[in-house]
Amino acid sequence: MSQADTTFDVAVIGLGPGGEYLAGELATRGLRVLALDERLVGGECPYYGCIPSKMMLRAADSLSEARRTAQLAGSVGTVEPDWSIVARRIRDEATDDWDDQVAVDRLTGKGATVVKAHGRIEGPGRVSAGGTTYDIERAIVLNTGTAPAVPPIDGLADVAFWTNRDFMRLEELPASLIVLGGGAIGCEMAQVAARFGVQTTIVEGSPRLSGRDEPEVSDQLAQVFAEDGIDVKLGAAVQSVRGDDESVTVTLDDGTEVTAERILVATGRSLNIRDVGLDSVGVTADRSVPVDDRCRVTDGVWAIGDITGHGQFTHVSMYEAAIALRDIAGEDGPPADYRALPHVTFTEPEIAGVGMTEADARKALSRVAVGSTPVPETTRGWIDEFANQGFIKVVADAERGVLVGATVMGPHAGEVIGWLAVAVHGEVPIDKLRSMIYAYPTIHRGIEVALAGITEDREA
Ligand SMILES: Cc1cc2nc3c(=O)[nH]c(=O)nc-3n(C[C@H](O)[C@H](O)[C@H](O)COP(=O)(O)OP(=O)(O)OC[C@H]3O[C@@H](n4cnc5c(N)ncnc54)[C@H](O)[C@@H]3O)c2cc1C
Ligand SMILES: NC(=O)c1ccc[n+]([C@@H]2O[C@H](COP(=O)([O-])OP(=O)(O)OC[C@H]3O[C@@H](n4cnc5c(N)ncnc54)[C@H](O)[C@@H]3O)[C@@H](O)[C@H]2O)c1
Repeated sequence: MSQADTTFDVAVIGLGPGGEYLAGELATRGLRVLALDERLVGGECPYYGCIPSKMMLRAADSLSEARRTAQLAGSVGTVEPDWSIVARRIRDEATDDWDDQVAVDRLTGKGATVVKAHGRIEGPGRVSAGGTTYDIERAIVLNTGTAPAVPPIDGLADVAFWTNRDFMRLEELPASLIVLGGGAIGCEMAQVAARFGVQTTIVEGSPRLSGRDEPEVSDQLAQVFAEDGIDVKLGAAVQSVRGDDESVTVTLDDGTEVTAERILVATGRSLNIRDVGLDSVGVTADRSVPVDDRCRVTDGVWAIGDITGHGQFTHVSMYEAAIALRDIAGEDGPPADYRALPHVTFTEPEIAGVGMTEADARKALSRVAVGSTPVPETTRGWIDEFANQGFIKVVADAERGVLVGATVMGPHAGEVIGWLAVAVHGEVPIDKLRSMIYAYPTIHRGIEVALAGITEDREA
């Protein structure tokens, strides 16, 4: 290989959604870009994350809606779930049978050099991959993402447990399933399984489902899950796991045993930062890779996506990619600002949040005001009658008279939250929000009610 073949302006190590975008954009601008991935170009989201899981949820929701038809419109006959339709859509339409050739060709077409190998920083301006060391003249960008974290539970490693990567490839569902972890993946996948007729148990170690959301979410979601037939065990400390080819048994601290055909481990993620050579550029990273508001780690090195610790979401990966892109390309633009970071969990009803929860705000601010209203009391929520559980909650900085956070649980919550994200991002005065016209009959009209009821005397 000549020196020209091993010299690049930019190396992107790990091509998650942000890295793929960044590599393509920099190549389009005429920079020599080395794009490295040891698995699939595009990362977790298109192959094992967002896209296939949302296809599953779309299918599960349609089963539920069909089951409600008898009470709303008449009979559609017996609803018979068929997982093979979902498996086919994921295999053929979403993941191309877990083949990333289209993504590789798209990047190559933009002028990047794609190498499928583990990348590692070997010191300032040097990267190794697949036995070759490259000179990188302008920027090294890390976008190495995460892998499923498997807790050190006695016996777990000895059973054939599933992670999200196995679940997205399922051609058939089991008759029964234990979902270990009631966070985003656990809640979404448990609802999918249950609606397809799998006898499902969630075993969650903390006292709440979806624990990073407002505490009100957990009780309401547990009620929805009970209607779905999901057995929810909260505050459940797992002591051990045992099993064979036929079944898995989880034993809890209080002696309770839960048995199912299979177990899905959804207990969080571990960051792919151990063997990427950060130490070779003098950086120590433990819980996340430290970055500044331009996503810079140190001279000549940037990091984006899940590893920066700003939220494990595709929209964070893409947002940070755009910031690093501007910085590397020498283009103007605002620094990173996470105050209006939104998230959506796509259960039915959806759970969406932006900015601070009430508890976050009470820790950070001297005067906090909160207002909330139940979604079934909005006219649209009442008309919907089913899958309308939830609430709209707004959290305000009472001193400045602006919203600093909000949560929406309910139908279309992932869309309604966009409205509130604008309010938090733009720091729109609450008086101005109160004087708007809210379309009737909508879920978002509940925001007007929540804003009207804002008071300072509520406790977290
Ligand atoms: C089941 C599930 C559902 C999800 N649903 C949503 C959702 O609805 N909405 C949402 O916003 N987010 C969702 N997420 C999160 C989302 O997938 C991630 O936040 C997103 O993929 C961004 O990750 P990333 O850019 O940090 O990198 P990743 O997507 O993790 O990709 C990292 C890439 O780096 C590669 N790599 C790692 N180390 C190296 C190395 N040393 N050398 C070369 N290559 C390397 C990997 O092979 C991988 O391709 C979901 C995640 C899961 C698991
Ligand atoms: N719709 C979305 O945006 C979406 C969907 C899925 C995943 N994601 C992203 O992927 C990340 C990973 O998802 P996740 O669900 O794996 O993680 P998570 O952090 O959201 O939830 C993990 C859950 O597992 C529990 N847990 C941990 N150890 C346990 C144990 N030993 N026994 C029982 N429970 C245990 C935790 O208390 C927590 O509730 C999320 O944080 C999110 O950022 C996003």
